[in-house]
Amino acid sequence: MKIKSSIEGLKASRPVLTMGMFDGVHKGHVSLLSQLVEKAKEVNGESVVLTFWPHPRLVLRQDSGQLRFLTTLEEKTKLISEIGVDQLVILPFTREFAGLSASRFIREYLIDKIRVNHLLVGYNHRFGHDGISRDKLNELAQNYGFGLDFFGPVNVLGMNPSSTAIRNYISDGDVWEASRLLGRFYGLQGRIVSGRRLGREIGFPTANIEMDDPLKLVPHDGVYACKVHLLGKTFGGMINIGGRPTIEGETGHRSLEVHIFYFNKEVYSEEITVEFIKRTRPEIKFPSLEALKERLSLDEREVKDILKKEGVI
Ligand SMILES: Cc1cc2nc3c(=O)[nH]c(=O)nc-3n(C[C@H](O)[C@H](O)[C@H](O)COP(=O)(O)O)c2cc1C
Ligand SMILES: Nc1ncnc2c1ncn2[C@@H]1O[C@H](COP(=O)(O)OP(=O)(O)OP(=O)(O)O)[C@@H](O)[C@H]1O
Repeated sequence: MKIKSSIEGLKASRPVLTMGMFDGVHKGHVSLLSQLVEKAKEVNGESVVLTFWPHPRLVLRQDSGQLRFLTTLEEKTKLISEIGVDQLVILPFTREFAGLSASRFIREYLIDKIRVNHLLVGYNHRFGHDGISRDKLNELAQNYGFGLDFFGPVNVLGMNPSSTAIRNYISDGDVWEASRLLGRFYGLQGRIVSGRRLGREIGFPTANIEMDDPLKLVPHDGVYACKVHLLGKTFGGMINIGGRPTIEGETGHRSLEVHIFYFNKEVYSEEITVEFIKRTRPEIKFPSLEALKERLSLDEREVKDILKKEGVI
């Protein structure tokens, strides 16, 4: 897949184009993008995806910087490429760009610069500062002479995947439901940093994770069964997200700590990826380290059962 950050000099024969943020590249996005790739083959053209960076809601400050994302730009690029898209254009999203009307955007970008052959539009897609109706889009397609199809919504197990719905599930800790809409487990990347080394003393050493991208969404506090990718291998693990109230009192800053099963190595500063499978309980303030240790033994049994069912261990 070719990747560009500008449409200047974009060369694509008979471009079949779609656009959007594609945060998460969820099952709805995958269906739409697969259709795009099919359509491009049908007209003997190239599939082109137009996306934007940073996210418009960050630039337009609609949520006071609270918004977090399902995919980093790198993950999104990889997932889109795996679907077989020919070209990805990542346009810088600015306030000035946001001020363009839909019809001006179509004329100046899609017609004059890209010479779009066919446009595929998701059922709920809005673009341009004024939005645009289906009738108006049809009229523009006729006037400029490009093909136009509307797509979706798709139905996944009776639900309609959307980035917002998936973000809400993850924020609530329901990573299991999120994974059904994503089509894969939700993952986070980071680097292992040193902790207080107390975990080792209670028989559960943990890798403390410092996230690579602070804009990635962190699931709700609690304990989760997870898959761990480390040193080129895959392991099962149980991860705690939270302030560790048993040890830190009420002041602990939010941390991610994973106990990896059947693993015993010094791994400081290694890259690690965690995929969340299921939340098993909330974080608890235990009366003593001994009580925490007892609970961790129960957690281990419960989490290992889940990991066995999922074929991770
Ligand atoms: C699966 C798992 C569950 C945990 N649950 C809790 C909890 O409910 N409450 C809590 O205060 N700490 C919890 N912890 C955090 C431990 O307090 C922490 O791992 C231990 O203090 C080790 O810290 P260290 O890595 O800084 O040495 C949990 C850790 C793991 C790995
Ligand atoms: N469930 C779905 N079925 C079909 N197309 C979809 C679905 N969800 C999104 N799309 C389409 O995918 C493209 C990119 O979507 P975009 O990421 O902008 O929105 P979204 O997934 O609905 O996210 P959000 O919830 O943040 O609005 C758009 O054309 C959109 O209409």
